[in-house]
Amino acid sequence: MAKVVVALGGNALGKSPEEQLKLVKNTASSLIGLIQAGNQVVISHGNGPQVGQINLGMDFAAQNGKTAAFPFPECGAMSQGYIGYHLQQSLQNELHQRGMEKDVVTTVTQVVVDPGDPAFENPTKPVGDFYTKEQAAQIEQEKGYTFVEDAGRGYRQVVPSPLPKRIVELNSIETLIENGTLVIAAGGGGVPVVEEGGALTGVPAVIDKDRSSALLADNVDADQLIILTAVDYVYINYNQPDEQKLTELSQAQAQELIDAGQFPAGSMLPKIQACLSFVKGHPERKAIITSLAGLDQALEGKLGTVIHG
Ligand SMILES: Nc1ncnc2c1ncn2[C@@H]1O[C@H](COP(=O)(O)OP(=O)(O)O)[C@@H](O)[C@H]1O
Ligand SMILES: NC(=O)OP(=O)(O)O
Repeated sequence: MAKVVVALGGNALGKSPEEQLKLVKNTASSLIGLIQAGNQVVISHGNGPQVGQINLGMDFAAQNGKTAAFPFPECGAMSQGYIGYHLQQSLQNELHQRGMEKDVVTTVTQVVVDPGDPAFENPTKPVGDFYTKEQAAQIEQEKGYTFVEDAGRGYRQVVPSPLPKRIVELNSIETLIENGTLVIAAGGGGVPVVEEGGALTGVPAVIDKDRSSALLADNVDADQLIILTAVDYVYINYNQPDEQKLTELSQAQAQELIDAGQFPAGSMLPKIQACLSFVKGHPERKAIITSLAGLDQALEGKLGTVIHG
C-alpha cells in the first residue's frame, strides 16, 4: 500500500462553483479508485482564483457598507471551507456509489510562516481572475492591488507568498489518516499565520499549495506526491511552437531547467521545486505532475511528468 498526497491546483478547478463542482466530481472518481486499489490518500488543494474572488466580493460588499471588512486570512479560511465542501461531498457521493465506507473530512489548516520572510516585501502569488492589461490598471488604481502578467494567460493580482514552516494541525491530520479517514488538509497552502510567544495570528498572504503539499507529504512520510493542474505534462519551451513534453525529469535536469528560466515563478516553478524538495534524498519517493483529468492515466504510467527520488 502506498501513501499518496494528491494536490489539486486552484486554477484547474474552474472559474465558478458550478465549474468547480463538475471538475471535482470527475477527479473524485479517480481519487476513490486510487483508494479502492489499496492506497492511502491525503488530499490538498490550491485556492488562488477562489481566495481572490472571495476577497474581491467581500471588499466590494464592505466598501458599499453591506458587511464588515473581512481580512485576507479570513478569506483564505473561507476558501478552504468552500473547496473542501465540494471535495468532501463529491468524495462521499463517489464512496456511496461504490458501496464503500469511509469518513471524509476537511481540516481547516493553519501553516506557520516567518514574519521576516522577504516574500512580504515582494508579492508574487497570483490570485483571483484574469484581466486584460487595461482592466488590471484600472483595478490597481481603484484598490491599490498589484497586478502581473501570469504565464501568458492575462493579468492577475499578486499577493505575498511566504514559505511554509510548520503545519499547525499536523498531529490531528496524522491521527485522522491513521484512523482511515480520507483527509483534505492544507487547502490553499494553509491559512498563513505567524507565531509569537506561542500565539498564532493570521497574516495577509497566500502560501503556495505546492510547497505546503510537499511539506505535508514529507511530514506524513508519503511515498508519492501527485500535483494535479491544468496541463498533462511539464514542457520545455511551454506554449511555444517548439514546446517539448517531459515524461521523466531527473533532479539534475529539473535544476538545469529552473536555472534556464523555463518555469515561471507564479505557476510551474513552485511545482517543480516542491517535487524536488519532496524526493531529494529519498530514492523510494516519486512525484508526478499532470492534469486533473489525466490522473487515471498517470497512475498507469501513461501520462504526466515523473520526478524520481
Ligand atoms: N513549462 C511549463 N510546462 C507546463 N505548464 C506551464 C509551464 N510554464 C507555465 N505553465 C503554466 O503553469 C500552469 C500551472 O500553474 P498554475 O495555474 O499556477 O497551477 P494550479 O493548477 O496549481 O493553480 C499550467 O496550466 C500552464 O499554464
Ligand atoms: N494557494 C495556491 O497555491 O493556490 P493555486 O494552486 O490556485 O495557485
